[in-house]
Amino acid sequence: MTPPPATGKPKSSLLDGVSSPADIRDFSIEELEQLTYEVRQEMIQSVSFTGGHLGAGLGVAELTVAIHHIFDTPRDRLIWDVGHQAYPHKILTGRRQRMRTMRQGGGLSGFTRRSESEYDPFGAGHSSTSISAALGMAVARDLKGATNNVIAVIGDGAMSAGQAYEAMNNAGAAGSRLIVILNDNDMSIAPPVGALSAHLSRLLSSPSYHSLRHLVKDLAHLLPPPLERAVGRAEEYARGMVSGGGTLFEELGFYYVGPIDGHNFEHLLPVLKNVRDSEETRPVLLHVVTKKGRGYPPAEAAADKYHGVGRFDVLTGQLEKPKANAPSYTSVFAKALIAEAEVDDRVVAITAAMPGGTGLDKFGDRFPARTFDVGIAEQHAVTFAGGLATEGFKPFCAIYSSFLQRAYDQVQHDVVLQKLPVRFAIDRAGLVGADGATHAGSYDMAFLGCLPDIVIMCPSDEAELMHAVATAVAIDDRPSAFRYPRGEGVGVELPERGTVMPIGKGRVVREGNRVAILSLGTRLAEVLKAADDLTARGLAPTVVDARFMKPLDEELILRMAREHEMLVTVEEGSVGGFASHVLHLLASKGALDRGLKVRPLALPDVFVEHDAPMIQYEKIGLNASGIVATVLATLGETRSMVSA
Ligand SMILES: Cc1ncc(C[n+]2csc(CCOP(=O)(O)OP(=O)(O)O)c2C)c(N)n1
Ligand SMILES: CC(=O)[C@@H](O)[C@H](O)COP(=O)(O)O
Ligand SMILES: [Mg+2]
Repeated sequence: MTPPPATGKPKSSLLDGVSSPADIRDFSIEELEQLTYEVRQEMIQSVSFTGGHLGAGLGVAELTVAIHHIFDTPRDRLIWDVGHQAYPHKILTGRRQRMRTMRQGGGLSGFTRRSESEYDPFGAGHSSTSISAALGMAVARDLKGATNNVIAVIGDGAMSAGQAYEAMNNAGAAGSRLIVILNDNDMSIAPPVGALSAHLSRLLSSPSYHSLRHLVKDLAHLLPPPLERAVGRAEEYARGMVSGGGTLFEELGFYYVGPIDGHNFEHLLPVLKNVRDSEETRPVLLHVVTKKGRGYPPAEAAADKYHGVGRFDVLTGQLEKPKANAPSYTSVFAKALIAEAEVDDRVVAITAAMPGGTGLDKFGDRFPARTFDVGIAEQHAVTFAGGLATEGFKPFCAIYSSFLQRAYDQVQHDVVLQKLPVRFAIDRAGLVGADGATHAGSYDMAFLGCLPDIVIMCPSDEAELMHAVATAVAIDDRPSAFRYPRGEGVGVELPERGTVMPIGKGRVVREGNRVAILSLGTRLAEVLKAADDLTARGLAPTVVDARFMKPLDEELILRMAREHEMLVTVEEGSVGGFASHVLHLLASKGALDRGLKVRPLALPDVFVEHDAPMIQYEKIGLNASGIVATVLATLGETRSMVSA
């Protein structure tokens, strides 16, 4: 752990006196360094307790302190891209006391959030939105005749997404003054990919970066503290430190400054001050170099720099390993896809900067030439997969459900409309717990189910997931998708390889009467618990594992309608998904005309707040007790024994 700076002040004396950034505006460099040390310790301690995103915030501790020291936040708008690095920002902006509620029910969000603080002018969670939002605020400022600054802090990973270029392209010509700070730590979640990463590396090897570092170091030796004179010389240098053209950003109309050392206040302060006070009307891109995980050796040493962690021991950095009762759905997907790719060399896999999260890192270890990480670029990933499919390959595009939202037109226009056999492996489908509403995979069945010609599978356990993967490999005449949740399976036995399923066919897993529960996806385990409870009350329901959201098993559903007085649909998706399609079928076929009772159980039409998954399901009634209560209430039965 980096030793505290020698201020001679008690360790927690500065941060205790900071209730808002206004309190640090007159701090000296030594005090800013001391404060940064304390903020880092605070963050390490709180995340060791709550889990969450650690590495990114550690890397921007100095930058955060410097920005709040130099700029008049919240009047100056500060927007953090993704927002996962905003823990130091939250500590300094009045939320220090709530850090141990991070990502828990009723607690702080793991990302920036407008409703949480006036210091969070824009919500985030999905990447690469900050420059667009910042430009919007800058143009609004100009329309109002206001004079505040607008600062977007965006990482090198987030800078690989198309929206960042759309925004810079617009900003470069808009004529509204805007400050973009590129936080270049040469990391995404995994090491960065793409030509931009190489471009940034070239900039780091540029003479300006090294000479400013040496210049300030020399000045620090030559001139006695206070360092103002040194800072003055550095300022002078910084003012002149515009590279001689040729950076991508200057070509886009930005005034490029950098690269500078993002952990060194002697670099940061004069440059930020110059950027703040300059008369430059062009948007400014300040290129700051940082280290993800900085200041906490276990994070610095880790391959992922402790990007996202569970609870851990502060002294050793040892991560708590919660006991897993079954393999994760992600790992089963990877196992299944590897098994298929072993026997079919047309199977290829694409990820948008999430190799570890999607399990494609394992696929890539086995098939490096058939694995493509395109960076944070979901739109490109989908159409890139479409291109591969036109040439006879079997592309599996593995994207989290909520991140797939970003590529909807590419799914519809570039893939489904052309009936290209792209396979969408949709991970993190349904509620995701601590990441909350920005990351909940609530909508994929609704936004895919309305498209013609696509097969949508919703496996109910990890063995069924392997069957879905095998089936997707076999579907070579149109697009297909299969969705599965974050976390571990139910612990069923796994085959070596999946079995191809008959398209559009569900399966009756339990025969009963009066009530038929049509379950789609992994809520089946809860449905079966509910069925046991109902059976104990003398009401043994039929349970169907629908398996397919599209095409529906119309024959089976209509038979269930004919043979039961009540149908319940259960799905972990929003309104507009499975239930909507079932009801559309029943209504179209007149199956509702005889008084059939139907109760759809889905995600409620609200954004479900972050919390532990079990609590989320309890709150929305998408668990066994919710299902039982729905059936009993509908049939007019009490919760005691039902009438025969
Ligand atoms: C649209 C979208 N795709 C993927 C992600 C997942 N994700 C979160 S942070 C991250 C890496 C961001 O890298 P960078 O911007 O460099 O920030 P750093 O963590 O290095 O500070 C990714 C891929 C996301 N939040 N949003
Ligand atoms: C910040 C971000 O978007 C990712 O780190 C995301 O939180 C990962 O989610 P999982 O933890 O489900 O992989
Ligand atoms: Mg980065």
